[in-house]
Amino acid sequence: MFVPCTDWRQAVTAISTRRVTTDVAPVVLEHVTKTYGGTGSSAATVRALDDVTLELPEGSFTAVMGPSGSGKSTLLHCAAGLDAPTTGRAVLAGHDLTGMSEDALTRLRRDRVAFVFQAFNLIPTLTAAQNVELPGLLAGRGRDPRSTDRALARVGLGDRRAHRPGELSGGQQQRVAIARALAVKAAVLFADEPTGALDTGTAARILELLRTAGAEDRQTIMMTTHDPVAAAYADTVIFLVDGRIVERMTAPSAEQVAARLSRLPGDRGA
Ligand SMILES: Nc1ncnc2c1ncn2[C@@H]1O[C@H](COP(=O)(O)OP(=O)(O)OP(=O)(O)O)[C@@H](O)[C@H]1O
Repeated sequence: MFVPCTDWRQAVTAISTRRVTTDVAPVVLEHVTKTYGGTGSSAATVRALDDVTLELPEGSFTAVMGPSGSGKSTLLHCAAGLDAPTTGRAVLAGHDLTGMSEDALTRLRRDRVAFVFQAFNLIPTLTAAQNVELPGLLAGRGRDPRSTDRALARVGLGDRRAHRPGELSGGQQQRVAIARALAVKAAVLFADEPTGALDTGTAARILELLRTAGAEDRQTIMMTTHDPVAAAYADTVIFLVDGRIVERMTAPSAEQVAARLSRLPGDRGA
């Protein structure tokens, strides 16, 4: 691809971030395989992902389900550039991740991607507002108090901006993490078991916020979960078995998801 550049820094950035095109889906995996181990003579190889191809359109909300060890987290990590496929290709927010330098990957994740994890991942010494502002500061965009306030208000924590994570409940901490994702205006939001540590009512509120981020902010959401009720908030559910996509369901109910899950090989009803 020819990229016209005015100086070498721009040229290096353009090449190292490998922008594919603006009209590809925000998350693309093509024939992705991920294996672990197997280097020594007796070491067993684990095939965590086996020829996975998928494309998540802008503004879509996709849940990834499957038995324990089926490859859900590995799939999310490969799509998010936290882990590199052994073979195949991952494209994130229009950027081909293949062979991308660690620096370029860090910039891409910082600028275009947000993460919501089961363990919240907030900085304990910073207030809720400072946690929300942090990605913008790290990206050199400076402080944007209005956007921070708006994001905290959207998750119902406008009156908790000065509280530190230790002074907030688990559900409130997860809402701060979502406010941070909203403030970043990320193209893609990756959520790894975001409601795993929350009670049912709090989980419902978090899932509703995620759904709104997809529908109103056009954020593309990829979420792993073990919970059929959580998966039913998504517009598509992908089922993995032994690292392979075995089924996709569109707009399923929690009952349909649970029924399908119980018929998957290797499912222990978890
Ligand atoms: N760093 C690693 N080194 C070796 N094997 C790994 C590593 N990470 C994952 N695996 C293996 O890859 C497979 C898929 O793991 P993964 O964590 O993606 O599954 P999962 O579906 O998210 O599981 P769970 O629901 O239990 O969290 C498993 O067999 C796991 O043991």
